[in-house]
Amino acid sequence: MSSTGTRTRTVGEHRQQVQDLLAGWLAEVPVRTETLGLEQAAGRVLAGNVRAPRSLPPFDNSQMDGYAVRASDLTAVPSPASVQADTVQADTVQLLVAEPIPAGTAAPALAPGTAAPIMTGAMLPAGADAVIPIERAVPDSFYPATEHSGATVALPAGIAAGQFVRPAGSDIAEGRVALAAGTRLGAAHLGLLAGLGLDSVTVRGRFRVLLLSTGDEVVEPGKPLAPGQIHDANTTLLSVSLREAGAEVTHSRIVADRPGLFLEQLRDDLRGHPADLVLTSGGISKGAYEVVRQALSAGGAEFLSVAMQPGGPQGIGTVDGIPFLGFPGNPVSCLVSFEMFLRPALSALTGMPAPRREIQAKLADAAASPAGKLQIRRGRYMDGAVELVGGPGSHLIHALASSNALVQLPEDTEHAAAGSEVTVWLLD
Ligand SMILES: Nc1nc2c(c(=O)[nH]1)N[C@H]1C(S)=C(S)[C@@H](COP(=O)(O)OP(=O)(O)OC[C@H]3O[C@@H](n4cnc5c(N)ncnc54)[C@H](O)[C@@H]3O)O[C@H]1N2
Ligand code: MOO
Repeated sequence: MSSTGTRTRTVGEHRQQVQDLLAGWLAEVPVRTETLGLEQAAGRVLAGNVRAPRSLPPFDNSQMDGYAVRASDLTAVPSPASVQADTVQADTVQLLVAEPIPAGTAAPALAPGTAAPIMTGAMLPAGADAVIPIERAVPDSFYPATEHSGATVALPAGIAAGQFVRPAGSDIAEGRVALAAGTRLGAAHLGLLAGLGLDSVTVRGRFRVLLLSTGDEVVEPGKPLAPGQIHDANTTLLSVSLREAGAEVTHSRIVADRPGLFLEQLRDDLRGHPADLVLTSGGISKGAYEVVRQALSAGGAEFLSVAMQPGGPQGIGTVDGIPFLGFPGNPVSCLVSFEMFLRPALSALTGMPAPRREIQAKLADAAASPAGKLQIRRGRYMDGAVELVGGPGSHLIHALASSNALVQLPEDTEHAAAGSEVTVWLLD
């Protein structure tokens, strides 16, 4: 690639180019995986299929507190004396009460003509094939431990085999794929793995980013400012965005506006902190001291203009073969560039993060937008309507912090009327 400096691309074209750049890299480099404890794996992406090492449930068990029975014992003709006027099921059969079965024990086989008190989750005894909830028994509460001997219970006749039984393997059978490769692991997935008895899981390595903020005026937060200097917002803004998107920031720092030194330090950083992407902020537009542009134009990077505001100036390509993206220095431009280009590519290629939710909303107030550019405004979305926060300026980081949505005013829109429908990406 060469530096043209004049090309203008659509947002869609640039998004595709970012995705192609990263896809090409990921197809070349060996797949990295790591094995983590379940809780550490939250939000990560499963490296391979996980098969169930055992069935769930592992054994036939009761869905109710009640009596485990043989359904065939309850087909007998009921005695008129056992009929209860106030029960829904009038026909009953009298069975001998067997030893109770608490959860967590293996009960002996159920003798014909008996009913064993069984608790929810307890293993069904051999021979039993149905459970009758305690509410449907007479008496409708369990006998105290001392009173089992010789006790009987009246149970409804004509019940179906299998009733209130949770059969072994009815959730998942041993050997079946429990979770497919590429699954982003949330609470339910990890709970399933725990339920299957697994205490660790192998996930894909995170996408690694070397993050460099440029500018002689840019100073680390917490340090004093000389006249003309500002604190570095972008390192924090992009680091957190990347981490929230499931990527790993291998190293970050501020680099000075000296192209020779920039390249030297960048190579040093890459040796110490291998990365899948070099991401810079600032130093790419038309100024006299555009460090990133000057340092990387002669190599594999291109600097161009995307028909978007903010975030128009963009750099893309490679540095010593490693993917490179150069975002503009204004903090809002950085965030919008991340959301419009890098985050969607990470979603598509690494399985993390989930794409932003896109909805249509009614614009609360009229807005102007530059012709031929997709304008991304910051807004507050609530109940189907979105109100713009702050102006279009890309330095308005306080307004950005007060918003929860990116509002898109398309290339062909110069005036959006109040009440018109706009596309909104929800940020939270
Ligand atoms: N003659 C032109 N000037 C500019 C153009 C243009 O087309 N022609 N484009 C403007 C647009 S749009 C943008 S966006 C910026 C992009 O410039 P750079 O990427 O070269 O960024 P810088 O000039 O280094 O910085 C821009 C702005 O952002 C502040 N900044 C930089 N880094 C940080 C940081 N880490 N934390 C907080 N703020 C930062 C910097 O001080 C500048 O105010 O160019 C326009 N100019
Ligand atoms: O594109 Mo710049 O990001 O408008 O401010």
